[in-house]
Amino acid sequence: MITVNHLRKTFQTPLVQEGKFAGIRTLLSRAYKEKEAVHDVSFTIEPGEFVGYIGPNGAGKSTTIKMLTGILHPTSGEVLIHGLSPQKHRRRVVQHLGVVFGQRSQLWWDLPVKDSYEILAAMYRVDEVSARRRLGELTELLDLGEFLDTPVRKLSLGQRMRADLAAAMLHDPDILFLDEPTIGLDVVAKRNIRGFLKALNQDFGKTILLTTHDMDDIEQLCERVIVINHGQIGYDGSIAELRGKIGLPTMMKVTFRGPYQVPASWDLPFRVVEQQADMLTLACNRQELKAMDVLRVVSSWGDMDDVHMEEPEFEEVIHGVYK
Ligand SMILES: Nc1ncnc2c1ncn2[C@@H]1O[C@H](COP(=O)(O)OP(=O)(O)OP(=O)(O)O)[C@@H](O)[C@H]1O
Repeated sequence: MITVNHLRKTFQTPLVQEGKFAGIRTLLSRAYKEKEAVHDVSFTIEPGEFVGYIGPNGAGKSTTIKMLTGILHPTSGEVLIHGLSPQKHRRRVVQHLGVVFGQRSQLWWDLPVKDSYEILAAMYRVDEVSARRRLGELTELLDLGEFLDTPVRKLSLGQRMRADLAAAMLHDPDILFLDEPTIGLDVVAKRNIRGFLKALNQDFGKTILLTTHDMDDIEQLCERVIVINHGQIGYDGSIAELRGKIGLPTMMKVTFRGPYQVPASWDLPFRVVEQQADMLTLACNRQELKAMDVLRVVSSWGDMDDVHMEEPEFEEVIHGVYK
């Protein structure tokens, strides 16, 4: 279980001096300005959950993940991974954690991929037999076979990301923190990575916290999403609820077999957006109203032929929270 209690992180950066010799005076000056990157963040993640941690640029996502993994120390508040602080019990906690920073590889650039795995296995104290078995499984799952002997710097981005995921899983952690694991990948590579992550969560019960700007990643993989903005949590709950909360309407396009008549008023809270010869476009909030109830009303306006529903794009929903 992951518990985050009133977590804060404030960075101090030197105040940039202006005028003559500004660079040197900035270096010598003791004036600092503070930036509160994470401001009172709390949440709990249960074993086996797949949670999206999203927010606009500079929201505080990476800073949170760095505190979750023990790389950064919180200014105040605490993180507990299975009841242990990653800062105080780093050695024990890292055995539970697999971490991927999509922008930066944890593999050794000039070494063949499999040499990096040997080093990592030793660092995590995975015995030789388990490491070999594990690498065999991961090679199959992530299709690593063709580039195990290739130096990391020669891998394509898609191969590098697969290699990094395998590196994070080598010691068989039960929790994965993924920061932009699909960044820059093409459609096929993204699909492969998503498939792998889904399997890790559903078949192997791994707990996953995923940070990404790709809303398709979130929609396809996560049940729950935590939205952070300006260092504070703006939403924590299911994607379905989020759609309802933001109140973006579902559009319903109803086609009629012949002429139809829209009355001056009706009892339910839905709107007529557009009227065409044989088609009517309606907008309703599905949290408030069932489609069946809307259609029951509309069926008295003419002879209905077909109905087409368009849910609001998840991207639009998220922009509603970022605002
Ligand atoms: N080491 C640092 N020193 C000073 N400020 C920092 C440091 N690291 C992050 N920040 C600032 O803290 C804020 C949050 O940064 P963070 O990297 O956590 O955002 P993010 O949500 O991961 O953004 P992105 O989506 O762009 O990666 C930003 O304003 C950033 O400039």
